[in-house]
Amino acid sequence: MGNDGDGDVDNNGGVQGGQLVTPWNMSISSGHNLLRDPRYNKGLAFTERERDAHYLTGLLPPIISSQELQEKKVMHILRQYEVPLQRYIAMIDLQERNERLFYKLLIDHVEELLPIVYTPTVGEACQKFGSIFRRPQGLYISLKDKGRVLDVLRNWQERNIEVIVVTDGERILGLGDLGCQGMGIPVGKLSLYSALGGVRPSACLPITIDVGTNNEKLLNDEFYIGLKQNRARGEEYDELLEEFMKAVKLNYGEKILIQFEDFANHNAFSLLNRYRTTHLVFNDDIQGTASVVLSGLLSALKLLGGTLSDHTFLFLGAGEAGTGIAELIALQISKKTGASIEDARKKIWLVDSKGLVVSLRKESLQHFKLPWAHEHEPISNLLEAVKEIKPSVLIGTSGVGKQFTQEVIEAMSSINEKPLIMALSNPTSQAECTAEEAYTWSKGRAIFASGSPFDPVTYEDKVFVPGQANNAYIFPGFGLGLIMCGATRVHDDLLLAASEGLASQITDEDYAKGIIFPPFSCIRKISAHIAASVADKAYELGLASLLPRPNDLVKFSESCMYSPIYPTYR
Ligand SMILES: NC(=O)C1=CN([C@@H]2O[C@H](COP(=O)(O)OP(=O)(O)OC[C@H]3O[C@@H](n4cnc5c(N)ncnc54)[C@H](OP(=O)(O)O)[C@@H]3O)[C@@H](O)[C@H]2O)C=CC1
Ligand SMILES: CC(=O)C(=O)O
Ligand SMILES: [Mg+2]
Repeated sequence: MGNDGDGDVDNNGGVQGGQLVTPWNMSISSGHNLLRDPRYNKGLAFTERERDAHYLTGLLPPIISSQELQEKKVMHILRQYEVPLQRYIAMIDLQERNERLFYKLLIDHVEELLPIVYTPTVGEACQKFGSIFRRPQGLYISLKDKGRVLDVLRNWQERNIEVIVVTDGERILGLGDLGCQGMGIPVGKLSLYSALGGVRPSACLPITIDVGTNNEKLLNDEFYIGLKQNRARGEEYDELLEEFMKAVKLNYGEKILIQFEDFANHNAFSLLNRYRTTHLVFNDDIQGTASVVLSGLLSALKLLGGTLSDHTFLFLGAGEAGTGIAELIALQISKKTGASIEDARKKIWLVDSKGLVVSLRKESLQHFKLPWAHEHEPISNLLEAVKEIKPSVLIGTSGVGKQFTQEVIEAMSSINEKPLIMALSNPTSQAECTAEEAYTWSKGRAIFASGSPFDPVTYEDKVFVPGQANNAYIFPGFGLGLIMCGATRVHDDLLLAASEGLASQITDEDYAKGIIFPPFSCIRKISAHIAASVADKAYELGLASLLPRPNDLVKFSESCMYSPIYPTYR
């Protein structure tokens, strides 16, 4: 068999002729086991001395390769695959074979490889996760584990976990309910924690909570890897999540960071509200996204002029991302101008699937939309809303592609000299418009950013470089900041600090190119600054437990970062 994940019979047949077999292994990594251990394996880079000392002689061909040469070779192979999913599979294989080489590659080629291990390709990987499943890369906790979640956590091979990314798979990017196959998201996010934020890979734990799926296609897919039942709701769901949250704290202590990811909004807001005062938790879709978008807006002000409170914001999509961003903008306006949060919210409008969120709809609105239900006549579509509200900033968080039509972008351009357009929905297929559409329809006047990456666009001989407004800029540095100062709780001011930390990393050269997010190629430096900014605020608020406070927090954050350079073995 080609891998360990393709059946429930092991390579030796598991039960051989009715005889029970004990799986056993050696505990010290040397020889064949060392080559099979992704954390310690260096492949052809083991030196003569290491080969002698660790019983590797003869197990490898005679050549000794540097890590740089290995990197060059893997990039050469990856670039030969034309299909992005093949590259994704090759990267996962590398991660499982040689972890340090995987991270070295990801760090050194971040702009090329991010679209493979993250959005958009990770979306396709989740859709096909059952078929491409090779080895488990995270922990699966299902309804069947109710009553023994702590035991399941204890099955994980690592003890010193610092960060968990957990999903229940119900809102995977803009692709909807992918059930247990959503595991690709925590795995991808945690790869970025290590590559972009420098958190040790062994301190990262991806978890998927499987409460079933309502995705009929998956339920009828013979290769689906999750529970084949409809989603548990209400008490049954809440009890499993409660047991999980308690077990995590029992097993890993008070300061374990839990990042909620890609839950549907009917659970996301309530989970965050329930656990924000008892655990170190944050919801990346609500809070991480808000922080990255606020940072982009602060940077855009340098190009647009004025202050945040001079602008009018219109969102397409009033869910986790939309209301999360809206609330952080209002908070920042309120802090900077001294206006009440209610007044600050008045410059922000949201459209959902039923039209503009207005007070006449109050009776039927979900609780997280209520603060945005301003006095206004109902408006049923986006184009009318743009014409009526006259926003200077248009932000797409609907999860539905192609909603920023030519008419919408033209309307934005007739109202604004430089319309700011953010098409945040992922993956690329769900983007509200493409970079090319934004620049062409605005006749080269839009400032544009999107959730998934787009290539630069040439319009009338000028090259436009779109920004990537993705929470990947924030959560790795944000998490590092929390971990390195021993933060006990997440406070909204820490999100504001992260926004400012990110905005501070844009250079005049970037602004000259119209860029509102710094290049991902500098992300380790950016993350160190975000981490320092977050930790600084945590110390100020009395939320940091690592004492005394390091003097130079940027240097301290850099010193905490994992390096993928091969160590020398004794
Ligand atoms: N760039 C980034 O970093 C991030 C991007 N995202 C992306 O944002 C998207 C939304 O995520 P999230 O907010 O969590 O999802 P939610 O499900 O919480 O919210 C989606 C919102 O969009 C509205 N909507 C759906 N269809 C339409 C439509 N045709 N017209 C107008 N509104 C519509 C929904 O309306 P209703 O309430 O009426 O159902 C809802 O308010 C996803 O694609 C996700 O990938 C999310 C987080 C980070
Ligand atoms: C980026 C992200 O978190 C999302 O699209 O859900
Ligand atoms: Mg997400």
